[in-house]
Amino acid sequence: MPESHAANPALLSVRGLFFARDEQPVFGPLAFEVEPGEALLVQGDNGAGKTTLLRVLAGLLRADAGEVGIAGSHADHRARSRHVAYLGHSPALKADLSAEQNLRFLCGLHGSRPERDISQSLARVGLAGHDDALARQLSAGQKKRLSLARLWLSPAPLWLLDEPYANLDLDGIALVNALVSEHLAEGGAALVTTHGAYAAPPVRTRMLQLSNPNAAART
Ligand SMILES: Nc1ncnc2c1ncn2[C@@H]1O[C@H](COP(=O)(O)OP(=O)(O)OP(=O)(O)O)[C@@H](O)[C@H]1O
Repeated sequence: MPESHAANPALLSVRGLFFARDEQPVFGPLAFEVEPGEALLVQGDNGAGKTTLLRVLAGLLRADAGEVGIAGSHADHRARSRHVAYLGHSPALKADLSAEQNLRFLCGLHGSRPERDISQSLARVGLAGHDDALARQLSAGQKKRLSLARLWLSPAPLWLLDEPYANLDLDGIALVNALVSEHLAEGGAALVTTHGAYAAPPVRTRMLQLSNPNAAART
């Protein structure tokens, strides 16, 4: 088990987090905590700021104000990337590398759990036998499954999942829920964005509702 799964009550703690674009507020100030074993479902309409929030928490965007603590300590950009696994809208895959090469590259970049290996991860997400398939030859759902394999290999205790159900069939939706449930049972935590109630992890879940006051004016 990764060391960060251990002691502290709140895996993620957010205080006064505020983000604006062109001086227009997108979200916040927000304050919430996510404990080990907990999933926070982030809901909101198109443009409400869900992706922006996850990108800020992943350290990919800088907030205008506020603090983010991970496992009890202030997390700067770099520290955050070690503790956090981010599954974005589009899969971060290299088109001309195989499924196996993509996972090897990502594990080299972000680390991996020593007790798990790449072929196990492909089997876990229903891609057994696809080791040598190039990423560009995979369907959208298969690409999402490959990203889920990466997640399963990740040592990060905090998962940030942006629309993890997109492009997945029913079996894939059940797979996401199973992976999240297992992760939480091991003391991890997850933030999951979704537009509605069509899918959600069947686990201890709280809700964070976002609404961007500028969204209507911009659409
Ligand atoms: N790269 C960008 N440059 C400028 N504005 C952006 C950019 N990305 C997002 N926005 C704006 O920021 C606001 C929040 O966008 P965000 O993608 O976080 O919303 P969301 O809740 O994830 O939406 P969706 O449900 O459609 O995925 C929107 O008004 C959007 O137009």
